[in-house]
Amino acid sequence: QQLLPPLPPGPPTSLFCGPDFKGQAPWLAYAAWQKEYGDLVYYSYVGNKVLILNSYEAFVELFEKRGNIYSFRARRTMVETVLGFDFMITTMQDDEKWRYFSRNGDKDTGNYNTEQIAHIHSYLRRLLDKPEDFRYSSRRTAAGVMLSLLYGHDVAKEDDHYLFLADVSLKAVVEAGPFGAFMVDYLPWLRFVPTWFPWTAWKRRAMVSRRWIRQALELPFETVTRQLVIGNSLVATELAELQTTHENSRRYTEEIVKNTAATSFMAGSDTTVSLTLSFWLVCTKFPDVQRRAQEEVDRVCPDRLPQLSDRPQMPLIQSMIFELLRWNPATPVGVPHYVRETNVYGDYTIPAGTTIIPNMWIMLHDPKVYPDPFTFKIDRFLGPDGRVDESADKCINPIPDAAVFGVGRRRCPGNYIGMDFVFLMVTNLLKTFQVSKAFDADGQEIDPPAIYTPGLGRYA
Ligand code: HEM
Repeated sequence: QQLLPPLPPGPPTSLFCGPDFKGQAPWLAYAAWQKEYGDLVYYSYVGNKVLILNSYEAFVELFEKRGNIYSFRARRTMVETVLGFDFMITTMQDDEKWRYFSRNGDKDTGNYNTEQIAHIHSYLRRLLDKPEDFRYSSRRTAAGVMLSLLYGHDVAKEDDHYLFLADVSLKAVVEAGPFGAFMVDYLPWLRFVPTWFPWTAWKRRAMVSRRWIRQALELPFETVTRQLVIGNSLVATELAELQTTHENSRRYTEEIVKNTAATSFMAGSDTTVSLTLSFWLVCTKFPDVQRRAQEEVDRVCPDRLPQLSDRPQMPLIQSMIFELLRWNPATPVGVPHYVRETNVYGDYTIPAGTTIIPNMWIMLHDPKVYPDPFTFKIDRFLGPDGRVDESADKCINPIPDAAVFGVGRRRCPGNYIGMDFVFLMVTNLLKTFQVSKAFDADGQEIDPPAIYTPGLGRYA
């Protein structure tokens, strides 16, 4: 023990005071701490050990190469116990159950592009009728694809209950997502404080969300099991298939399908909405980016709407999508991991039981890797031959993949579905709409600021 190197440095904390974020979003506070303490920033607060990874090398080394001890999940009391998201694959430990779930969740989802295209086409029609509703329509489309793919549910034109459930659940998870957003993450016993107690508005609100979150898990699933028409939804097909392979454990198989579907729904809708809204912002702020992207789409699809098979002919669009992922990432901090064994990295000891938070934002804005990191460069990822340069050993402007979707065992299993959706969304929008700046009362163009909501999933 005595021979172990020291803990990494980090901001001071006391019994009554956690680390000082100075009112900033967590990823910006972590970036500021990097200047003061270095790539690995460690603090301990009321018995919780937390390590921030501000370096890509450390992130890959720990999450990928040492994945056997770093692929667990930190206990997040607010999200899991208070709000009741303990059914999500994202919150499971790296154990036999998780492996079973992720194996099934990672299956080929069949022809999901047909669903995506159908929903995107109705999105274009809705935009034509009500362009001012573009935010709501974007959310509706992303959630609608998942609802229809997973449960065979067609979203109603107005006031769809499932959509409402999705919205409430996602709002709750986004707000509570960053570790430590609520004090109960640090002091788990606070979850037992009764709701009549002073200063428990957070818990009263959480109890209301919890009821809706339960419904979001149960209701669409019950509807499918009642109707059970095989073939019209992934859930129905999976249930039928699993029942033949695991005849004796109906409850277990149902739980697997139900939880996998709800996780995919929640993890899959929000991230893609964030990227779609970033795209709207980019088109409005940078007309030249929109023009160049439109030129490519028009060249490949002069008289029809774009399809997925057009992707290889659209390198500039591919590069633009990578830049969207990098410029204002949907998940600026990753889902926290947890290390079960004490180990040494570089000059420091990382103790067992530490929650590890990767700061994806800083990895994607490192000026040594992405020169001029705050500028949106549509062709950042193109090589001299005009194609996307995907070489793995590229040091300048490498494809932002690991720092967006994660590495190792807990890497995002939905990245292909997500990337397909975003490609279809942006190319279809570029083909049919022209986004321009609004005018103020004096007839001057308004340049929209790049302001994003705080929280885990961010929106422009
Ligand atoms: C394109 C947008 C997306 C982004 C940027 C994104 C990003 C991420 C990130 C950063 C993680 C955490 C990785 C880690 O813990 O190391 C994750 C996990 C996950 N994502 Fe995604 N994701 C996206 C789309 C999707 C979609 C469309 C689905 C489902 C269809 C999905 C399902 C999941 C699941 C189930 C996990 C948890 C994996 C586990 O804990 O084992 N994601 N995602």
